[in-house]
Amino acid sequence: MTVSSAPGKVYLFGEHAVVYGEPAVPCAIELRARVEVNRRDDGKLRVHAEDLSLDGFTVEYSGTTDDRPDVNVSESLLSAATEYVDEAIEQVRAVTGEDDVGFDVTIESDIPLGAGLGSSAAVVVAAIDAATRELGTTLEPVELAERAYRTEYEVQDGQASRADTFCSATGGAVRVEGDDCRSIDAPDLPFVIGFDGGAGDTGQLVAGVRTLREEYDFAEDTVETVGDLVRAGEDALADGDLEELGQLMDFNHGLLSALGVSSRSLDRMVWAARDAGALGAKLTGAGGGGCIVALDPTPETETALSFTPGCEDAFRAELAEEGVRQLE
Ligand SMILES: Nc1ncnc2c1ncn2[C@@H]1O[C@H](COP(=O)(O)OP(=O)(O)O)[C@@H](O)[C@H]1O
Ligand SMILES: C[C@@](O)(CCOP(=O)(O)O)CC(=O)O
Ligand SMILES: [Mg+2]
Repeated sequence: MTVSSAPGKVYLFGEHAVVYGEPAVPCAIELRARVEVNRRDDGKLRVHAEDLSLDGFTVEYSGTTDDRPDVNVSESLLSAATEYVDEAIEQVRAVTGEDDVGFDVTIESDIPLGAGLGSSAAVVVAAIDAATRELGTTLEPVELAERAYRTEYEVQDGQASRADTFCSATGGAVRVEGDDCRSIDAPDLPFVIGFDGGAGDTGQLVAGVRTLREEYDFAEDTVETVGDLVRAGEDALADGDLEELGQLMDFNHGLLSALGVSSRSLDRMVWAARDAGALGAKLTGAGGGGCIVALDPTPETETALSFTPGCEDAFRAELAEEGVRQLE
């Protein structure tokens, strides 16, 4: 048995634009996914995932379409639920050369699914780390992050950045621009998260921005403007200027809205945070529904969000200094 955990993340700035080569700054947070794997010699993959919105289920299959598990949910829901883990195991087979190996995989996660806190990256990073170690191979963090990126790239139909997976693998605050991924210093960032209880489909939302960008120059310009904003944000980060960081988060949310990835409940939470005196607030991750992140050193934003209609959960998130963690 081998067990690893990896953290989720919030985007201080730069989601979506990072897919087109602009810089982004995600920060790992202390919400983790824990993945346990045991090798199987029959080549099958058995996934036990208690936190999936399918109400928790166990499936057993070999990964071919004619051997899908017998559970009473639609094929599309099932594939959305299982494809990140399936592809992570494909990456493990490729990197170890053990093409026919199977696994029992058990996933437990604190990270809400599809809500912009990087649950997919955390599950994929922890799964690849645990499964490779189970086979006697230890990947360096950079190679682990690369394999996890390839997993997201495949599942999201060739539209993914290295940001979530690198951040989850290494922890801390990171800066990602294309294939240049590095850890950066960050001041103490008082993150408050609001969660509307919903989810967005990352692949679809990324595809929507791509289409908009192909159709309208303004959308291409907006993506570039996000890049300019991130560069300004790096200076504010280096100076520890929380007020400017907050203001830039507000701008970033406006630009994401222009790209069509916000939602009524995300906007409502963003405004509730601003009205409560947050230094800034924006959606985090792919959008469509899910989470916002605000900066507020006082308790006001968390309290205001907890009384905001449509906000299901409000909580503070600490920066996770440690990325992937080997538990057993
Ligand atoms: N606890 C979990 N158990 C199994 N699969 C998970 C879990 N958390 C996330 N996943 C996988 O990640 C997908 C959600 O990823 P995504 O849409 O990128 O949202 P996000 O990364 O913002 O949470 C789920 O549909 C599922 O495939
Ligand atoms: C929209 C995007 O920039 C971030 C997606 O984050 P999440 O999966 O919603 O946590 C996509 C990507 O970088 O691969
Ligand atoms: Mg994701």
